[in-house]
Amino acid sequence: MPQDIRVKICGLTAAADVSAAVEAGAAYVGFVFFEGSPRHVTPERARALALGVPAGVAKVALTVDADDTALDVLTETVPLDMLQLHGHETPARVAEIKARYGLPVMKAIGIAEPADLTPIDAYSQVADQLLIDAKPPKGASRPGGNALAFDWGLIAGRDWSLPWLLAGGLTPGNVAEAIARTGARQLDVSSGVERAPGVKDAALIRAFIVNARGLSTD
Ligand SMILES: O=C(O)c1ccccc1N[C@@H]1O[C@H](COP(=O)(O)O)[C@@H](O)[C@H]1O
Repeated sequence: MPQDIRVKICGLTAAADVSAAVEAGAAYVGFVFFEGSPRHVTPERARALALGVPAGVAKVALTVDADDTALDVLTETVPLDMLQLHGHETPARVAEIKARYGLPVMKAIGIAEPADLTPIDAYSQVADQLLIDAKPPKGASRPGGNALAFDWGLIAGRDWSLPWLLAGGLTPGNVAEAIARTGARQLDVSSGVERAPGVKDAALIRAFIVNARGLSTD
């Protein structure tokens, strides 16, 4: 089983959880700047957390339809390696953000049916990475982090021209199957490594990464 699998642990709010993610081997750690999320952190809080992340682990800021004023504050306050755009940002807006901040950009795309795959081509022209996530259910209070998986069969055998992460409802219990069914080499998880909304669990973080990589705990 693949040990080169890269995992992003998203929605970190506490230093102990950042340490747990780093020690378990996360390649990315994510901070959520969306006020409707139980994982929301302020730029100042994220800065304190980010300063504890060693080189080699990418610090990702998750934003939702953020304007330049908010992104200016964020990028000036927090030492970041990547921006994750998880709203309705158009391809033009993705290109604008990438040019303005000089940071790699990951664009989240919500999937529920085959037609939802169509925008991927346009975003592939401007983003550095794609995040293939479940589309939020109608009436959801946030566009992600809903512990909802989509039909992995919709992307089985797909190969895009840029690196991508699989997200949505992943857990230590289903991550190996998700990899086998989709061919994903990168995974993003938030709810599935929590004991309550917004409260990460170090044992679940470790189990997720061990299971994703097919490592033995013996
Ligand atoms: O985590 C959140 O609260 C969140 C809020 C707004 C947009 C995205 C959010 N989370 C991202 O959604 C996916 C899937 O999360 P889950 O594993 O199903 O909980 C992931 O990229 C999270 O980072």
